[in-house]
Amino acid sequence: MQRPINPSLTSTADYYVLIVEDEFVIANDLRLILSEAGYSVLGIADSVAEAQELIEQRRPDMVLLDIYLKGKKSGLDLAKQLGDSGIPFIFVSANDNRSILEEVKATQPSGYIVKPFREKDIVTTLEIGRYRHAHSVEVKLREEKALQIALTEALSATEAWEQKLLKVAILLQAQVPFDLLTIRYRKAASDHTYSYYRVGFDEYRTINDADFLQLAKITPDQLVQLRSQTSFTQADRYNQDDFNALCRRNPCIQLLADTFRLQSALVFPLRNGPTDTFTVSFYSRQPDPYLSRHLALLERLEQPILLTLDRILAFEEVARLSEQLRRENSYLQEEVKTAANFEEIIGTSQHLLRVFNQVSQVAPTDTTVLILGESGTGKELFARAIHNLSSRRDKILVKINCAALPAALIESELFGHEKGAFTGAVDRRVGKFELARGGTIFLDEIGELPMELQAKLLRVLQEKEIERVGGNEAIRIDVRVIAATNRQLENEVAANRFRLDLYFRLSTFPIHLPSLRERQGDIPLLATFFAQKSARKLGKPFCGIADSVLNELINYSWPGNIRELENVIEQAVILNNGQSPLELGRPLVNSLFMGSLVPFGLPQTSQAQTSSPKALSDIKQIQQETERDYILSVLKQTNGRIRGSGGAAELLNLKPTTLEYRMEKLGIRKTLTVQTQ
Ligand SMILES: Nc1ncnc2c1ncn2[C@@H]1O[C@H](COP(=O)(O)OP(=O)(O)OP(=O)(O)O)[C@@H](O)[C@H]1O
Repeated sequence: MQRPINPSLTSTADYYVLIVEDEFVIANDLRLILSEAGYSVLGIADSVAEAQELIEQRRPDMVLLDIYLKGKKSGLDLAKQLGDSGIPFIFVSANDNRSILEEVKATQPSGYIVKPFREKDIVTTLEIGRYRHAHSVEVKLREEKALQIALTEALSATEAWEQKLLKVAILLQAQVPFDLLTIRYRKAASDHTYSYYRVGFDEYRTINDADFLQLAKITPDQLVQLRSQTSFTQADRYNQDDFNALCRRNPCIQLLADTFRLQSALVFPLRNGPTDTFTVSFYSRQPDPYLSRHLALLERLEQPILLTLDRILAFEEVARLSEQLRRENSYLQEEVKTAANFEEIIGTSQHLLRVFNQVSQVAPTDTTVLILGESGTGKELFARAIHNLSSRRDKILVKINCAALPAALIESELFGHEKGAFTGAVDRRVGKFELARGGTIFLDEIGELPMELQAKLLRVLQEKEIERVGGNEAIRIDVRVIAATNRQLENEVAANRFRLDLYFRLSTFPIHLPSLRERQGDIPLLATFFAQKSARKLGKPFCGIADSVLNELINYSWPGNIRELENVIEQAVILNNGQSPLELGRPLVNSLFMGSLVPFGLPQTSQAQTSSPKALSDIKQIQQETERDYILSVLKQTNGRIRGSGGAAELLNLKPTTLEYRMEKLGIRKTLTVQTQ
């Protein structure tokens, strides 16, 4: 069927009228009247079927229509079809039955002429009908133009893309009524559906996939499955019976119909390529609202709608990608902030030096490392040091804490998931293993990994391949694994909570970190380091640590190890007034630094756990050794240089003469290079 045109009011010869009348004499009269008035008569049909045939051949500009015709169908049936196609018509009938007249009114004719008629009645009614129709076409054209402009405006608005999309939906509502509008956008692997459900006169609710899963009570798998069976190749409308038949053929539409109590649809594919489809579908709770003029309108507006939606969804794509980028970026920034290397690992005890050796040996290789040690002993710090000393240092180190996530989420967190893999998996997501490609993954608290995931991790370590949750494709990955635990893994294996094969695989190179109790000599150094760090952070001057305090620190058992020490020191720095409390009045642990921290209490348990207190002379010795080691380590950094920019005195924030004095006291000879010490 051709599209409606705007009929000219200037020429009657170009105006084609179809006469649908089963009484030959009347039909002939009408033909003569029309011809005399200068109109072209398209033909005479005595039944609806014949009229339809003629309309197929040429679209009339007006139809003069009798109600009772030959055949089963009446003029009222044809009137519906004409209205639907936007063809104006005038009833010419002898019928004045009330109920028929009601039906006539519902078809919205351009006029009604009662038989017997006069020539004048026909010509005048036709003129008026013609004018009104031309005017209504004009109005529609203006509306369409306005819609086109509004679509463009929606595009250039500054709102978020979701708002723009909703705006388009509201604009379309004015032309094609709907209770639910869905916009499906499928490109390569991504398949998104945006839905707007009308809940009030001008009120809509956005239905996303998660909402729909909940409303329809189905699983993501089922949704993916249902959608894969739904694809429309051509525009069509489905009222009442057609809609019921569509639902029977298409379970996805049936589900929509059941969920939102829908009775009709108009489906309009805007683009329909093999890997790229774009469909707008209107659904209504009315049984019979969609007319062919709606389809015709959408056809006319296809380009502006396509352009607008395409652009809006391109914004969405950009927004989604930049969100992903933002997430990765913030992860990376977090990594940069927490980067660690040997310089930040404080301690000179024999135990720790042994660990440094091991780290230096293993770091440049790609060997899997298992770091063991009590909580707070620095496992993460050493994992970072291994990464930073390896050839992967320029790539990312990704950390995952196996104890911090619910078991159900760890798998997708580690290996990622495909869209629809489980409830809430509305998008494909890359897991930590993929994120760490070329770099290192640090699996903290590996002892907490659920059994079924242990098997999967073993496979990753052996095959160097991962599979996303809900996916069936193996993805090769090049990632170095460092795992850590504060559990005794042998005990876990014995209790059948940890797989023996995974244990062997992980413990190729175990590193045991000493507890703080085993490295008491490092306590003053660590305490000073943390106090300086906290003071810097809080913008307070650092005034050193009082002996009595150090004594307490050294004699405490530190069940929470270095983390606990760090916290205790930070608290003390917060409470400290930044001036040396005179009441201490004793030599400080590190007399290089003047002033003192206010004394502070250790947790109650500390006393109970404290081993026998050390004599003050022991403490003095420990302090001196620590101070000596510390100065030596700084001198090592500066290659023995004391003065000038970057020299040891500057690093220690001391006058060079003071440093030289301390060195002399501690037996560090100035002339000696650090290597010979
Ligand atoms: N030798 C060290 N020198 C300086 N800071 C350290 C040292 N060891 C640990 N720390 C600090 O102590 C805190 C705890 O360290 P980390 O988080 O690495 O311990 P962990 O063994 O991984 O703990 P958990 O088992 O509880 O996860 C961190 O702030 C870390 O920077």
